[in-house]
This record gives sequence, structure tokens and C-alpha cells, in this order.
Amino acid sequence: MTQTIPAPFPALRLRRTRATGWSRALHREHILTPADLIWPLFVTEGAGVEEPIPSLPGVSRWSVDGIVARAKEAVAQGIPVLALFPNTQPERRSEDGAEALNPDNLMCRAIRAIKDACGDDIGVLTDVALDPYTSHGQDGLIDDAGYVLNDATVEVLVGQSLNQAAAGADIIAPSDMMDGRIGTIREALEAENHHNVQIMSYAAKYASAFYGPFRDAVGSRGLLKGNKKTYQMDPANAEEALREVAVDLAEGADSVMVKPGLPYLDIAIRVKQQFGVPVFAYQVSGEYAMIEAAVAAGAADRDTMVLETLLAFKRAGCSGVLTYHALHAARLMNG
Ligand SMILES: NCc1[nH]cc(CCC(=O)O)c1CC(=O)O
Ligand SMILES: [Mg+2]
Repeated sequence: MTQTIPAPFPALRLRRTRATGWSRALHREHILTPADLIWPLFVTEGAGVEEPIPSLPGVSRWSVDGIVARAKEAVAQGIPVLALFPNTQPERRSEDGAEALNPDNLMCRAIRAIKDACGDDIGVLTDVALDPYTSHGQDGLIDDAGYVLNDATVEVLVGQSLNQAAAGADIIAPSDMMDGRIGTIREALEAENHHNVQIMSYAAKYASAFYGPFRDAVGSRGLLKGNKKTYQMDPANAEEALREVAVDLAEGADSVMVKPGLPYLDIAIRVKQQFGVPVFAYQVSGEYAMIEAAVAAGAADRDTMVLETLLAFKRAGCSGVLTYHALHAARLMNG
């Protein structure tokens, strides 16, 4: 949309509408509210446990009781959705990630506890991928050469999704980047009468250097051998992201995610413009850590920077943002 210039300077002065606060408010094109936020939380075993994560300063793992307390805070601040990630105990991790299918795993206990306490006052989004459960830290099953197998992994992901849905998950969010998993998961959810359980597909997820602190948080960093480049996307590619999105929408995704966030805003806006579907962005752990490092170095003001980065996602057409700053940002907005 190019604008025609109505008049030459000085009749036209673009600074005129910026001169006062009321006028800036009147002319604001995009607005961020707490309802735009998805708050990721890390779950750990025990009771009354809080474990700070050094590479994510300000973020902790919480035992299930603490997760419920966080959920109540989120409701009070108007945050509509929580995203859960488990830090599985080492002895429950295995080559095949079977703990993902355990109806009493940490994830399922956390989902049930939130739903018991908050009901439909908040949505629960669950990550589907095997990395918090495998002894090798890959998102799927591997062969002898360490290659992540597609179709065999999808079968397990279907089981993982049904397990989460049975525990009460509202949004299933496959972050594994296997081919064909959205359609297979949708079909299984329908067959089990989970008609209203949504799928938010991590459709365009890149093999990124920005995931390090997250891997610390779920305890997979030390286990991971190699990288995830045979399934996550090459940061050099943009057209391919549009194909990924097209496929996942055709398979039944209700919404799509672009990940990481700020370095991939070009992808978010292109997806929005091309498909016109709900697009979400994941401002990932490394992005959070960069902001916090800048703040710690005295190079930036946290509050201003957090709100500015989150607003950028709205400008790019996102319906919402998954961010570790969610609670802080919501509090800022709520005054
Ligand atoms: N399936 C794993 C998963 N789900 C979310 C993140 C990263 C999120 C973040 O960095 O905040 C990852 C890490 C990875 O792919 O290695
Ligand atoms: Mg795909």
C-alpha cells in the first residue's frame, strides 16, 4: 500500500501528528495488550521447588504447585495462554523418549493441575517433540548413524499429542519439524473426539543459535550430540518457509508459528500476507538472554526494550507472541 503524497512541504509535515502525546495516541497503528502474550513455563519435579536458570536470568523452573501459582498470576494479568516445557529427570530419559507417552509424566501432571485450578480461565499449550525425553537430546527417534527418523518419530508424536490432549491440553504445538505430523496428529485427535483441541504448528522453525538457554532449561544441552539441521530449517531460506506453512495449513493446522522471532520477522509478515491465517512468533530464549544481557550491561532500558520488541511482532502481523517476558510485559501494560 503506497501512499500518495497529498501536498508538498510545508503543507505536509509528518512531525505535526507526533507533536503531542494525545496525537501520538490517536495515530497509533498497532497496539499490544496482555491478550497478545503466551507465557512459557518450565516444569520440574518436587514440591515447593524453584530452580533459577543461570543462562535465562529471571526465569526459573517450578514444581507443579509453583506452576499453578504462576498460572493464577497469568490469569490475573490477562495472559490467555501458558506454554509448558518439562525438565524430565535424567533417569526417565531414554533412547526412544518413551516418557513422553506416560500419562503421569511431569507435563501431564502440570496440565491437569492448571486445568483443575483455573479451568477455562487460561489455555494450556503443549510442545510436541521428544527432546525433553530422549537421552540424546534430539527431537525424534534416531537410527544407528544418529539420523532423526521421520515416519517412526511421527508415530510417537501422535501418541505424545493424544497423551497431552487426554490430560487437558488446549493447544497442541508440534515443534519437531517432522514432515506429515500435522495431518497425522489432527486425524488422531479427531478419532479420539478431541475436536476442539487446536493445533498450533511450529511450521517455520529454523536451526538456530538462539535456543541455547532453552536447552539448559529442559536439560538437553549437555545431551545433544551434533545439531538439528536435518529437520529444522536453514536460516538462509525464506521461500521454503512459505511451503512449510502451506503444507501444515493443508494438513489442518489452526495457526502457525515462526521461530525464532525478531531475526525472522520477514518470515512472519510474509506468512501473514500470503495466507492471512493466525500467525504467532516465538521470541526464543536466546533473544530473551540478549535483552537481559544488554540490560545488565547498562546498554538498554528493559521495560522500553521489551515493549518495543513485542510491538514489532504486532506490526509484522502476528496474532500473538510467545515470550519469556510475558508476565513482566503484562504487568507493565496493566500498570
Ligand atoms: N523441540 C524443542 C524446542 N521447543 C522450543 C525450543 C526452543 C525455544 C527457545 O529457545 O526458547 C526448542 C529447542 C530446540 O529446537 O532445540
Ligand atoms: Mg513441515
